[in-house]
Amino acid sequence: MADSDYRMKLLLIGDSGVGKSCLLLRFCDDSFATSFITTIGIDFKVRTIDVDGKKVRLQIWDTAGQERFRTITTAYYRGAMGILLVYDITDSSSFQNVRNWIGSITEYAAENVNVVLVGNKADMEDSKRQVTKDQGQALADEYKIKFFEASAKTKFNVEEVFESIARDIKTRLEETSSKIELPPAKFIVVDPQAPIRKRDNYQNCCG
Ligand SMILES: Nc1nc2c(ncn2[C@@H]2O[C@H](COP(=O)(O)OP(=O)(O)OP(=O)(O)O)[C@@H](O)[C@H]2O)c(=O)[nH]1
Repeated sequence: MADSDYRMKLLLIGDSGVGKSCLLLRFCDDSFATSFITTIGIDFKVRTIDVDGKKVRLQIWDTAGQERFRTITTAYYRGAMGILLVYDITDSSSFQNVRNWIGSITEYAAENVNVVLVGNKADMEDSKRQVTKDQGQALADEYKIKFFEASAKTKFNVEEVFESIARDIKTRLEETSSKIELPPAKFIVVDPQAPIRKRDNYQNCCG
C-alpha cells in the first residue's frame, strides 16, 4: 500500500525572525526553541497528516528570510504547491514586507499555488502588538488568500494553518484531475514505433 494518497511540497517564507523555523518545528516535532538561530539557505521536514480520510504527506521547506540567501531560496518556489507567508504581529516592518513577498510568489511560484497569510507570535502581550488582526485579514482579503493568526510558542492555530492549506491543495488537485478528459478515440495519435500490442489494439478499435 502507498504510504500516502497525496504528496505536497509546501514552502515557508517571510522576513527573518518572524518564526518560520519555529512553526515548522512545532508542526513536525511539537517543540519550541526560544533561541534564535537564523536559517542558512534552506531546510525541510516531513509530516503526514489525515485530511478528510486521505493521507497527505507534507514536505515542508523552511527558507531563510535574510536577503543574502534570496537567490538560493527562490529556486525552491518551483514545484511548491502551497506557500505559508509568515509575518510577526509584533513587527510592523515584517507585515509591510508581505507585499514584497507576494511579488516574489508571483514571479517565481506556479500560477495556481495556494497561499496562506500567517500572523505569528499571537501569544505576545497586547502592548507588544504592532499589527491588528483586522489589518492582517484586510491584506489577505485584498489578495484573496486565507488568513490565520498563530503562535508557534503556544501551538495556537498551528495545526489549523497546515491542515487548511493541505485541504485547499487537495481540493484543487481533485478539481484539476476531474477536468482532464481523454480525446475521442478517433483522434488518438498512434506512434508507429509503439509496441505491436498497442498498435493491434488501435487497429481493433479503429481500423
Ligand atoms: N513569543 C513568540 N516567539 C516566537 C514565536 N515563534 C518564534 N518565536 C521566536 O522568534 C525568534 C525567531 O524565530 P525563527 O523561527 O528562528 O525565525 P525565522 O523566521 O525562521 O528566521 P530566519 O531563519 O532568519 O528566516 C526566536 O527567538 C523564536 O523563539 C511565537 O509564536 N511566539
